[in-house]
Amino acid sequence: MAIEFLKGHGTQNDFVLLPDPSGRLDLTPGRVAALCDRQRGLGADGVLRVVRAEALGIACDGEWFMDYLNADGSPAEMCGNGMRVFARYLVDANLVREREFVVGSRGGDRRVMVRPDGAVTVHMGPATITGASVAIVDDRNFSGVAVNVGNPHLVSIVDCDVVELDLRAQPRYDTDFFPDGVNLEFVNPIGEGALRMRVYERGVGETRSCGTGTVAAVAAALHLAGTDTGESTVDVPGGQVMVALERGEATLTGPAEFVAHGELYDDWWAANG
Ligand SMILES: N[C@@H](CCC[C@H](N)C(=O)O)C(=O)O
Repeated sequence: MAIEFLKGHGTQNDFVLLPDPSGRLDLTPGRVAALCDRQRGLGADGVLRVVRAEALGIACDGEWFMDYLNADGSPAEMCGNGMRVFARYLVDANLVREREFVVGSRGGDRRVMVRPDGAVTVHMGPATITGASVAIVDDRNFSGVAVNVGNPHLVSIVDCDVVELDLRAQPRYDTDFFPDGVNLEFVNPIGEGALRMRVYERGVGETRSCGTGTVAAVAAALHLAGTDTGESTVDVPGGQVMVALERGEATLTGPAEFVAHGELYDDWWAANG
């Protein structure tokens, strides 16, 4: 049985997509990690399994469920960049009739709109401020705003240039505050309604973009300015996205690109079971 895959990215946060409408694939954490490995696999920050919600017995207002898994094989509630790529795939593959529809995720249903130029807007739901905590990079403490966007984030607006930070190793954080781990964003305001961000993702490491992270960054910046409504561009190493918040409800707009389409070798799949 040949296993189809696609490779795509959203602002260089890259994914392997596995079309699996009936939910038949035995997608173990080991296989996810092998697929995402940049030497022994295809290489990606995560896997997006394209599966019908019904096949997994999941209640959802839409037909399709984004089964998102981090590069280390762990599941996450939501992936903003992945949702854009997922939505564009459904449109390009004629798996949906309209360009605006609902996709399920572990974090809940998300309404998406695929624009004529291929960019996608995702209604991300509430960005909820959950408190304050600290991230530690190279023995430097960065206080931050905790934000839940379906998944957990800690956003630090930093005084130094984010480019200077060494994010090769996992920054430390308060594991009592974040018992399930956390995505860590480091942010510079670079103008009116404009942020620059780097991110260290839970289950992955530093990535070139994180959609939920950009939403958390804008929500935190607005919160510190005393509001939950506003919009901002967010520059990340892999490009730029646009985030808007209205009374804490967020939308994320940005590109979704495809790189390749192919088949995995059966022997490779079997050997990595
Ligand atoms: N890159 C994603 C977020 C993926 C999940 C995250 N690593 C987590 O474990 O919560 C995005 O674009 O939002």
